[in-house]
Amino acid sequence: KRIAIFASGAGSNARKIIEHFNHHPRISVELIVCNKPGAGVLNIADEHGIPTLLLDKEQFFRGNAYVDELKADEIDFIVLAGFLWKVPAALIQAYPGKIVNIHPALLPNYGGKGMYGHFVHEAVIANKETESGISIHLVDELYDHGKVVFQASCEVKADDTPETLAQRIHELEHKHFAPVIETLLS
Ligand SMILES: N[C@@H]1O[C@H](COP(=O)(O)O)[C@@H](O)[C@H]1O
Repeated sequence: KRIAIFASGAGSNARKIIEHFNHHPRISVELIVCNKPGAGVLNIADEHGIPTLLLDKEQFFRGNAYVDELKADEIDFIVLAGFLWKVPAALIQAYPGKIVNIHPALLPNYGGKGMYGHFVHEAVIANKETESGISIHLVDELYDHGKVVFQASCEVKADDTPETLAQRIHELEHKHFAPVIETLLS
C-alpha cells in the first residue's frame, strides 16, 4: 500500500509515520503533499528522500491535476497530518473511505472550521475541561466530521497552558497514529 501524507506544518506526525513504515514489507510512504512553502515537513521529506508536491490554493481547490498525479503514482491511501485546508470533493471522490485525518481533541467536541492547533487547546483550557485527547477519523466533505476510527484521551492539568497541553497531545499522536494507519491498511 502506497501512502501520501498531506501536511502544512512542522511534520512531527509525518516523521513518526515515515519512520514507522520505513522497513515495512507492504506499506510505504511515497509522497508528501504540502501547501506551505518552507514548512518543516518538507525538510523531513528531504531527509528521508521522499518526493514532495507543493500545492497552492488554485491548484488544490480549482484544479485536480494533482489527483491524477496521485493516481499515476499509484497512491492507495491518504493521511492528513496537520493539513489545514478542507479536502475538496474531487479528492474525496477519488479516494472514498481512503482518507484519514488526526484531530487534537476528542471529537465531536472542539472540531470544525477554525478549530486547529493551539486554538483547540485554548478552548479546552478555557472551558475548564479535565480531559482532552486525539481523534483519528475518516474524512468526508465536512470539517472533522467523518467516522471516528480511534480516540485516546489524556488529562488536562489545572496549570496547563495551550503549549503544555499540545505537548501531551503530540505524545498521544506520535504513539497511536502510525499503528492505527497500519490497522486500517491491514
Ligand atoms: N491537526 C493537528 O496539527 C498538528 C500537526 O503537528 P505536526 O505533525 O505538523 O507536528 C497535530 O497536533 C494535529 O493533530
